Amino acid sequence: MAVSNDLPRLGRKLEGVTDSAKLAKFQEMPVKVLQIGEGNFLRGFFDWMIYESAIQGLFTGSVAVTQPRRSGRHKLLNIREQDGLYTLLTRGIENGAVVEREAIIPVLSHMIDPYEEWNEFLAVAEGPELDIVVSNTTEAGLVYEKSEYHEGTPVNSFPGKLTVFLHHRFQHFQGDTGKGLIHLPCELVEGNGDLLKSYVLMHSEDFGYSEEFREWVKSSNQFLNNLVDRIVTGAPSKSEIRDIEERLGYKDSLINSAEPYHLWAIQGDSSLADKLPLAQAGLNVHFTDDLKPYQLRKVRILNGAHTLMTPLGILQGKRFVRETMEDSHLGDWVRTAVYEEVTQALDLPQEELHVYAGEVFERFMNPYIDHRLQDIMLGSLSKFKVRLMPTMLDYYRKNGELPKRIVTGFAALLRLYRTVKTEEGFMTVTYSGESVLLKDNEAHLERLERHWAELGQGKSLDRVITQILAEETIWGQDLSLLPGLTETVCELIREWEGEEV
Ligand SMILES: NC(=O)c1ccc[n+]([C@@H]2O[C@H](COP(=O)([O-])OP(=O)(O)OC[C@H]3O[C@@H](n4cnc5c(N)ncnc54)[C@H](O)[C@@H]3O)[C@@H](O)[C@H]2O)c1
Ligand SMILES: O=P(O)(O)OC[C@@H](O)[C@@H](O)[C@H](O)[C@H](O)CO
Repeated sequence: MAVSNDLPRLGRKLEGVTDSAKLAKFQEMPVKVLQIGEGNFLRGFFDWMIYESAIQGLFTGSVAVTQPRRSGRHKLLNIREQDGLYTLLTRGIENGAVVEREAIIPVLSHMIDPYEEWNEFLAVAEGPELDIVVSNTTEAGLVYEKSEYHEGTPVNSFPGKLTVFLHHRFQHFQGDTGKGLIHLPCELVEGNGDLLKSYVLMHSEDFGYSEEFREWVKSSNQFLNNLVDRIVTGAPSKSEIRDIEERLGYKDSLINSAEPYHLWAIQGDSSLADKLPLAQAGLNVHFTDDLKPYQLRKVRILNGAHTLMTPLGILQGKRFVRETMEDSHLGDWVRTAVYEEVTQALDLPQEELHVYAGEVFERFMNPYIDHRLQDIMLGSLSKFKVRLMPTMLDYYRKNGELPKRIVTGFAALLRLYRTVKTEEGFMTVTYSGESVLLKDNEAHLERLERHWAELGQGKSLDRVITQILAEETIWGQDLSLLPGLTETVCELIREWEGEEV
């Protein structure tokens, strides 16, 4: 039997595998989308949606993809080497039935590295058929960094790059009001569209652009708040990939995995569907004037449960979401936390929330998706702040007591972040003795390291935890003022660590 290493790499002219003429049909369509982000999520969500509507003849455009950071170059090169093609495995349970689909997604037609090909990047703005800008640069990318623009030199931040891009389009089409774009920033941040618009306007001041340009940005462009939901986990595990590649008959360094479930809620009216005919293609895409319920439900329940299970799971040596949910103790603990604490803290119809939570737990048990806790752990401090802390505070306000399980998850997070700085970065040690690298805001990690170090220098655990909870730069407020929180966190940590702390 041939081994994977002997297999050819996916590309447009892979005989017996790809139908080059058929794929070319998609890639030769005019560029209608600028995609800022080469990561797994957009390729497993947005590009797949574009493909689904393109094969039905509803969408007649292709996508120019560009990476938001210098470090994304490697993946962009891979995309280029594979002629823009990659395989998407969609696997899971849908309406009670097992779904296992695979497709080569052929919608990426131009791959542009803005750091090396700044002029090519700006040239996309001249496209008469360009309609849409989609992005996913994580929460860390949707930020305003005051900067200058020097003609010909790429701006570092994603909103900064977009501002120059829009200005180029504005100039090229001489302010034509019909040439504005629809912006869909998919970063999981509330008010993502509004934020992006405000950052573009701020950069336009930084770069000395005219008032006329700002007016065009405001009145001819649409920046749409939106919420995405689909679990996309990248390449399957190493143990699985060899068999998959044997079956496919090629190697694919961009292979991606997604669950069947998908939801895109977009704040805007359905007239946008002409430019983005996704719902017409049978996709679960909704235009709504109120995103709030979608947002709250998803971020607090789905992302909240992920963020809750991760520190305890990792401390106890678990690796994946499903494995954690299958653990009789941890799994029940997560479910009860959601049913009795997370939903309870929300002022939304409880029955609907419980139905949604049930669906989420089913998705977590997807036998085909290995969702790594260490991936979810990335940036846990800000995730706790956005995804779980509001539950803790709302529950306290409503009930006059702390939600036991959320607080336990928080105590586990603080214990997991008992870190020491090494040459490799900020490390922690789990209860199963494993050393784990913490990937988070450096300044926050420095502060936590300083506080935890004081425990060995004679400070009591209560004092250390009080100081950590009082870190307003991390939590946005002084959590040590929340009655009972310090005591409960300390009790839990003592229970886990023994009385020596
Ligand atoms: N993977 C999922 O299941 C899923 C589902 C919904 C939402 N999301 C959102 O997608 C993001 C993760 O994306 P992914 O799963 O594609 O991961 P990924 O690592 O494959 O891609 C992350 C992308 O963000 C860019 N990026 C990272 N840090 C950045 C920074 N500081 N500035 C600019 N760009 C930056 C990377 O270059 C890359 O393009 C998360 O923020 C998450 O909220 C993911
Ligand atoms: O992607 P992150 O790192 O922001 O969060 C981890 C998961 O909670 C997230 O990816 C969910 O799986 C996703 O939001 C589902 O739509």
